[in-house]
Amino acid sequence: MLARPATPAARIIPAIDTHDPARASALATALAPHAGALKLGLELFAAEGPRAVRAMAAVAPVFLDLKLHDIPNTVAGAVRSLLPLRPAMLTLHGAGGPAMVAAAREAAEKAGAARPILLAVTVLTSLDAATLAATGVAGGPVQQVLRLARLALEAGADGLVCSPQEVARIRDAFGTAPLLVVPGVRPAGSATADQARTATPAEAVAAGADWIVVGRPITGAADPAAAARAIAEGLPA
Ligand SMILES: O=C(O)c1cc(=O)[nH]c(=O)n1[C@@H]1O[C@H](COP(=O)(O)O)[C@@H](O)[C@H]1O
Repeated sequence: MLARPATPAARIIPAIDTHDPARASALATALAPHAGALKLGLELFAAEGPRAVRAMAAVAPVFLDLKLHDIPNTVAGAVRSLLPLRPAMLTLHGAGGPAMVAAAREAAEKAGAARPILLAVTVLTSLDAATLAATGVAGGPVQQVLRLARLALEAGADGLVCSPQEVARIRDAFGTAPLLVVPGVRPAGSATADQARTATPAEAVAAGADWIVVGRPITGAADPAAAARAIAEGLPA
């Protein structure tokens, strides 16, 4: 399994969100030296499928973010189908419930020591308290994140995806063991765009994030590698 990051740069996971394999390849090559892993998500996977994962895995560990969310049998089958691509990290929605997480873990075990880190997505960082309440979840994002975190960790998830605003509460409740991968990260002055629960890279790491996921503030910069380096320089050692 991918080790916890040992340097500030290794904490950074750029999100390579594009449908264009040539652009993905250029970004991957430019950013791999300044990152701990590269995130390949639904946009590129929908356009290019497994070959995009193989291409990215040739330059860096791949965080394959497909946010699996289905009945346990289907999710277990999807995990089995993804294992030959050797992702370093894989996401599933914690809201799928503990049986789904347990089925994913059992399927992932087939890869032995090379199995991906399984991350349960808690409450999407694009949801604010009012929108979450409108979906029928009472009590606010922190309570829901903690509720889903407990279920997922007890069912076999290695870690969680959450916003920077819940990281400290998760560390208080569950200690240092869960791997925490944190999107919704915005360097000071960056546009929040569709992200609702945000903080700066340094705030996320100071609160206890292991990795931070940063997409547009890096990929939208004139010099993405320089943007990634600047973020690393601002992180606590
Ligand atoms: O699982 C994720 O990585 C994820 C979970 C979440 O709650 N919020 C979230 O933004 N992400 C991903 O993190 C990346 C954030 O991208 P930027 O908003 O451009 O920094 C995107 O690729 C999202 O798919």
